[in-house]
Amino acid sequence: MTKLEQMQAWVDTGLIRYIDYALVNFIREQAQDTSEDALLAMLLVSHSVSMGQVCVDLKDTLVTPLAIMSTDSTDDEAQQIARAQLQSWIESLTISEWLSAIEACSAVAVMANDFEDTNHAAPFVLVQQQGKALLYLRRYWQAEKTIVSGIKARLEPASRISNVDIRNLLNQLFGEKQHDYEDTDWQRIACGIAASNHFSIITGGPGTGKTTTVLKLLALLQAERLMHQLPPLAIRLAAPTGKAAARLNESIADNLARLALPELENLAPQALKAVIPTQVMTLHRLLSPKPNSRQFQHNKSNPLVADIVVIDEASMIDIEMMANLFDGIEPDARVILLGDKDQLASVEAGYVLGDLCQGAVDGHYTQETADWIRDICQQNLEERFIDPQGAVLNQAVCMLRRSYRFQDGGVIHRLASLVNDERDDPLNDPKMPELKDVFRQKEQYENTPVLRYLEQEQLPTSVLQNAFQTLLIKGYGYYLSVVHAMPSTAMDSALFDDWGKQVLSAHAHFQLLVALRKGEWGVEGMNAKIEQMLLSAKQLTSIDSLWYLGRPVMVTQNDYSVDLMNGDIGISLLYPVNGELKQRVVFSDGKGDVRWVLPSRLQSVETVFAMTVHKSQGSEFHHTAMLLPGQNSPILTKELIYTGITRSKKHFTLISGDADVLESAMNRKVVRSSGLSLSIQ
Ligand SMILES: Nc1ncnc2c1ncn2[C@@H]1O[C@H](COP(=O)(O)OP(=O)(O)OP(=O)(O)O)[C@@H](O)[C@H]1O
Repeated sequence: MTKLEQMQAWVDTGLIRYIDYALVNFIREQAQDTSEDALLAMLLVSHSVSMGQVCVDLKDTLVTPLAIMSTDSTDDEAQQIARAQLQSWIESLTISEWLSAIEACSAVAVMANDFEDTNHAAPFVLVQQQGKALLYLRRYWQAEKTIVSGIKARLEPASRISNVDIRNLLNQLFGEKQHDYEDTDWQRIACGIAASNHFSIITGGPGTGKTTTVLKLLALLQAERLMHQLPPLAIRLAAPTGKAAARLNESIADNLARLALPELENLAPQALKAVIPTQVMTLHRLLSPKPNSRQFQHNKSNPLVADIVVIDEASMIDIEMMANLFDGIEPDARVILLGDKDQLASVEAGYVLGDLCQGAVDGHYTQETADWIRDICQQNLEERFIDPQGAVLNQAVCMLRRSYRFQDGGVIHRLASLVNDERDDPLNDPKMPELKDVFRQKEQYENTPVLRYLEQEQLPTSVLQNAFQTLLIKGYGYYLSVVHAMPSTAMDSALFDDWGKQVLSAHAHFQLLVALRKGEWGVEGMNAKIEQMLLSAKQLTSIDSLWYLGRPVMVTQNDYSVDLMNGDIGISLLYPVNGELKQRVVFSDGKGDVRWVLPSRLQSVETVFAMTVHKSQGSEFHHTAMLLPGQNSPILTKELIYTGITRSKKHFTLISGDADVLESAMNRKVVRSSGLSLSIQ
């Protein structure tokens, strides 16, 4: 069997996708000089994109050959053999031989001298810098390059607000008090850093004040303009999904209304608030998609007119969308990214926020920045945040460290921090005992424990007998009781609108999150089980038709024709049309009202009794329950568990099939290769 035939056989075992093999085969036909070892590297690059990778780190691959092949583990014998074949092939290579084979191939552009592109037509790009050897599909390399140059250009000193103005305005916004080390006011530092840079990142966990800080920052920037008799800045706010945009819409309006702004430079607080926008749109909409294409109206030749672009939930943005953003705005538009760097990476390729925030925990501020922070932000930094070698990028990143959402941090916050914690020696310092300890805390909200931990070795059948089932029936029973309280008159659509609103609000009370898509522990298996269970418990009256009364659905792809975005949730109900009740799906219109959509117009939706943790990003629920499967999977990472926990507003329940699975998931980190942080030094 030739090596190429071997690759083809790997497709049949499910180890790689057909498209990975087809690409390699195509390259072999087009560039006949390509050696088998080079083809292997290309195969890995193509496959790794489906694993969310932007590129393959060739040296790392030689050390851990199967790390980028981490699909769901399988007992399938043929696939085990395929894995072993792949492993021994990679292990037979040395880095110098492999690089020579790749460099010799005309399908690869070898980047030298600061990214001088020597072979524009080549579909693959090899970058060697700082001891790394990274192989990319050109498309992702190009996207990374756009982001790097967009950020670098903004980090160069340009005409900015004067330090005197920043200091004065910070003093007015945050008070004159000089704080000591213990209560370093990171919000104030973040505001100062973002005011003085054209690119900045404010990262932090839930409730650490990202929105509050950015509002103060916008007030500062607008005050500076108005006090110099300049027109106010054009500010645009966006988030990656409809759901995240709707949530930010609410939180911005709410925070702005409550924000106690002082009189800045004799400008009345109301006058300042009037020039801070509250409308948040999706990033797609901001850049205006071209119909039936992946491209946008706003691009290099037609950039969006805005002085400041603020993007929330930036952890969800993949590498191509981030590149579209930098391509679609004016070169001198200020960019501010907000997000939680510890959340799961985007579903599509890339881990942009995580990459850019690699130094955030330890600060890595140079002495010059620390002096600036002391002088301008009136804050002293502890020694441990200072690094004489700190990269330029680090000087523009600020991490907020204290949660104001939960009182005294609260047990949900403590749990999330424990999961996030990185242990040097996880074997001798396991997290499980501490995790159980946090769950033993008796914190209550609304007379119910805030945290619950259920062990669930086997999944429930349709018999209602265990705590997990009781949890689901109670959780979903709440909104279903509202569904069953349908208005009795079919004439009054206003009554139905109210009903729809109540159903949607009750539905946001409880959500089950799962880690996997497939299998009985995944979305597909759980949705079917929960439907059956709710039917047996008489919470659902029927599940015979697709659009049964009360079916919760999630939109899985942006659909501009019905103005619904990926992640939007609707409930199948009835609505009066010409005096007759018709099947309709109710959605929030994002402005406090509801819209009723014909089921037949919904192209991409799925039942959402169970939702993947990935899809839950950007949403929050009063009570979030997270089910972890009974067997290990590389998909289970600490980022996934952290993201699940932090979706909870008031209550969190963890249902775990196996304590060992949970322990190993808490110690597994998402690893994605990229050259982003290497390139912005
Ligand atoms: N310095 C502060 N002092 C007191 N309360 C604060 C402070 N900063 C923020 N808060 C309050 O904490 C809550 C959370 O703040 P905010 O919404 O700004 O956080 P966030 O990081 O944007 O949250 P999310 O994770 O939801 O995006 C709000 O009620 C806000 O008013």
